[in-house]
Amino acid sequence: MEVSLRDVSVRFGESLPALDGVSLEVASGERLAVVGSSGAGKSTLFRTLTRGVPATGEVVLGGRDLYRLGSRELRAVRRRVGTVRQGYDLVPQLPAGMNVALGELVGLGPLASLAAFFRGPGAGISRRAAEALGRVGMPEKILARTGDLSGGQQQRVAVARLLVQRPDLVLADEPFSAVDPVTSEKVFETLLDLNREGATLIVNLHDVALARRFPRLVALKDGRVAYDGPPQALTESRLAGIYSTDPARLPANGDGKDARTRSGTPLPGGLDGVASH
Ligand SMILES: Nc1ncnc2c1ncn2[C@@H]1O[C@H](COP(=O)(O)OP(=O)(O)OP(=O)(O)O)[C@@H](O)[C@H]1O
Repeated sequence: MEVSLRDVSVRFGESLPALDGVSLEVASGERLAVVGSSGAGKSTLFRTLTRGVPATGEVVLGGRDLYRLGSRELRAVRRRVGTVRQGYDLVPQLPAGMNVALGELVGLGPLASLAAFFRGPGAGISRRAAEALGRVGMPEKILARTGDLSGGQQQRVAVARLLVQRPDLVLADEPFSAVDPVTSEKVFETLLDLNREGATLIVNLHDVALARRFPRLVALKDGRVAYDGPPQALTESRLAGIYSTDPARLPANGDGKDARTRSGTPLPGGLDGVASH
């Protein structure tokens, strides 16, 4: 699914804009990493891609302008978008396998969901859900209550759900932040598989070394696109400029560290040898 942002701005109250005239063209099947210091606007950018936050400008997914769609059309587009965000999107009370099975229902309205749930995954934890959990390395957790799983395990449940949902656009916000190196490789391979099968993949990363393994890097600084291109052309001095953010913009709940001082998950081996688009 192609993604096109045209002059997109987001402002929370009277503060400086979280996004300030962002324009971006992403081809169908492309994969890219978004980097930038804390408060640069990465999560806000992701939220515009599901219309999760009020914005001005145009956010066009698969030819549809998200912010001008009625609720039914919006749901249809959202069904084609899969997200991995820590602490969001999963129902903690349900068994992990059921959350994965619910991937088939993403974006359906409440009544359609209910009907489909009893026709499909609700009749039992589907075989596809079991397979998907196997692929992310936790088949034994199928009946575990999702809320009792660790943060990293929940991220893997969200990734397994993508395998069932088969979205055309995958938005992964820090998908490796809470997983060990071996798991991180599995998660990464799974995201790459979805990309190889045709899904556009946009990953938000604090780990610049990992982001450099993507064929395209987009760096945000103070809500604007400060770099958009191949990793080779992003020199250390440009990178240093990108990470020198005005402290006034740091999120109130942020830890004040920039990406270079965070301890990132070691690089999964999965990216090596993957051909660029
Ligand atoms: N719901 C909100 N209400 C008010 N301000 C917000 C809200 N969400 C984000 N912001 C502000 O918008 C700016 C961009 O935040 P955003 O979360 O997009 O940054 P980020 O690059 O994802 O940061 P991090 O890497 O720390 O997650 C920050 O100044 C932040 O404080």
